[in-house]
Amino acid sequence: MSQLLCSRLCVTACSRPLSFSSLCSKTGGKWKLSRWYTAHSHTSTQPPGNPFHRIWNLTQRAIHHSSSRTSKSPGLKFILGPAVLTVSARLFCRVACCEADDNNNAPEEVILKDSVPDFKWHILWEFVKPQLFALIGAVVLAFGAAMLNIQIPLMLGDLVNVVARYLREHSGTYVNEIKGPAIKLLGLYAIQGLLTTGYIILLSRVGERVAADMRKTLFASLIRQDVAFFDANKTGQLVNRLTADIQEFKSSFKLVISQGLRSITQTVGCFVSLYIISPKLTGLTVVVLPCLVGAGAIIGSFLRKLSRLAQEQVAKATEVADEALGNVRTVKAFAMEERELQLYAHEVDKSCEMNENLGGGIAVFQGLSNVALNCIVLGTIFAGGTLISSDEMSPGDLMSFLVASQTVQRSLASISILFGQVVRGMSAGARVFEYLSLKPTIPLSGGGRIPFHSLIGRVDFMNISFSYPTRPGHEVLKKFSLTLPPCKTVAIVGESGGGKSTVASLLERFYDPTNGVVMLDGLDIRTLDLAWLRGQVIGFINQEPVLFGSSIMENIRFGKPDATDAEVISAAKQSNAHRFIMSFPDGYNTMVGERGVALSGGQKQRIAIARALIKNPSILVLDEATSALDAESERVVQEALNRATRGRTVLIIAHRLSTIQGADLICVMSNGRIVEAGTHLELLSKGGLYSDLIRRQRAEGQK
Ligand SMILES: Nc1ncnc2c1ncn2[C@@H]1O[C@H](COP(=O)(O)OP(=O)(O)OP(=O)(O)O)[C@@H](O)[C@H]1O
Repeated sequence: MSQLLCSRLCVTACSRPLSFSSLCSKTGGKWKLSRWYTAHSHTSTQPPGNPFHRIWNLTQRAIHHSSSRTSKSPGLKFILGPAVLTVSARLFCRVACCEADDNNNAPEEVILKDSVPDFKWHILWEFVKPQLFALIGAVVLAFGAAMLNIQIPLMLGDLVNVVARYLREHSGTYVNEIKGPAIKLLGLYAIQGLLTTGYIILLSRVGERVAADMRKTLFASLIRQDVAFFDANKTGQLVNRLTADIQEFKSSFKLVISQGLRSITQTVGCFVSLYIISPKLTGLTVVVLPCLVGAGAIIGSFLRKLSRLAQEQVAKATEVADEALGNVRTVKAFAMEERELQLYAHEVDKSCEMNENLGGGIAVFQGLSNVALNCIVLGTIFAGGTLISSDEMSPGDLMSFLVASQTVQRSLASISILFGQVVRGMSAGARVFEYLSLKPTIPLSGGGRIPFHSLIGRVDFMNISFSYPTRPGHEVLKKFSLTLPPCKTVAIVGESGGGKSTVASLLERFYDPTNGVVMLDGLDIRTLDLAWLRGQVIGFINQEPVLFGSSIMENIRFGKPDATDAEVISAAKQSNAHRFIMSFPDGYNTMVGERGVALSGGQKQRIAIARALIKNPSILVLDEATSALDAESERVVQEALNRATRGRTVLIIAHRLSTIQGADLICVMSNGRIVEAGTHLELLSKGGLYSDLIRRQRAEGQK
């Protein structure tokens, strides 16, 4: 809407001077603006509507009035009219920018609600350092452009004075008189254009490179954090750091350097110019301008709050849609499409209402700004006219004053907007830096050793106590001890939530025990190289294997990035996957879809087994690897698993007791402890918890 207004205004600004010329005739000497205004300000002939039009017409008629009385200066019509229009058009644009700013920045303000860590300058310096030359170049060019901007109003004034003098004295030809200052001004515009282009190019290069480096470093830092970190932080929030926060920081960074520097230089410079042109008028401006800018900032911050709430509501609606679309199979399985639709519609309606309120607020703000800002132009012309009439000022000076005061006004307004942007940018940067300086409690590499001897594959859990970092008060394992003898299969069974998967997580070193130690071949696994341990020693297959959205070949190769095609095919054969893979038209190049949706559960599981086997691990952990499969898939997968477990130390966590009856040792876990252990037959003969579990499962199977 406001952009539309701006464009309309610009069109008007271009077309007005033509009609303006017909109203003016020659003028010379002094302007009688103030007297004229006093006489005409109450006339009913002013057109209704936009205050800009009123100022426009008053200005036109003032000049007409003045010119008709002194009848000497048609040149002024070319200068003052467009100048007033340009100034007003800029004001409209600025309001429009405020609106855009409110809307664009609000989503990131949602993030602002989180606790904001300290901004670490030394981290910023690390990113800026490689771009220092380009940055200094951008600053110098931006400063140069700002300095020229201070010069331009003065030169415009000179131009007006030259024209006025020519009209008064008629000495020489008009073109000769005006040529010099006009060419100077043109040159200044050209240089300013070049400087602006230069600093924007350099700045955008610096901004993009800093942002790209930050993204890469942040992603590297996140991906290296341990599992506990991901338990405590939502993925969406982390992705937000990579996207929205860095984007926000980049925009602020660029804005502060370009606009901040420019606005401060221009404000100071133009104020000096204003004072030199007319101390009296400057005094008036000093009183009025800050009041208006302050009021604008207060209303602006209220609107930003409204905008933030509206954006929060939009985010809520998006969350609903995201969840529904992300879990579309579950939604369809429960025929919940209508309910999801209603939920989404409800949230969207709320956001629509809030955005309408925001639109109303912006409209009122724009209306008030227009009136206030145009009043300043009018006031300046009014007061300036008085000074001209008393010979204290020339028309050119008034022109210079008008343009310079608008530059100050624009600069002050952008400083106030900039302040909010700086706060948002620094908060966003601080949140990004917070994650950059995080050190994982279990570092993936560095310091850990890799044993020289070939592994025997014995694992000892010794007196382990453990609580998850996100639930420190809840002890999941209590003085838990267990030995996995080399090349033997040990199964853990027991009640749900008893801590079975936690044992596997400790072996993978996703977490470190609170007390006790996990040993591999007699070595504390905390002293071993983690990348080696996970990458080469332990193979892990769980209930819901997650595949990446690439080809089958790439998914199997994920287990060993340097594996040859022959190794991939061999691993697929061992895991009973080769035959079904070859039945696809694209064979190993078949794409598996997002998270492997284009494959059946059994197929995914066999790819996951191949992925684990390709690294030829000494220890294999199967966490309920077949519990999600139907009987036929389970048979094929089980066959693959039986082959895979040969000659390896195996830890099986199982729900279906039928799959672990051949294990060398079966441990029954309850409440974080092993309460029974033995072979299948030994445990059956004991008639304890295990035989209870077997009985219950058989009974369920017969139902
Ligand atoms: N990441 C986690 N953060 C906090 N608590 C957790 C986490 N994972 C599991 N727990 C808790 O630890 C306890 C043991 O969970 P675990 O998954 O080891 O049990 P389980 O015996 O494997 O259960 P199931 O047979 O149902 O898979 C449970 O109370 C569970 O709520």
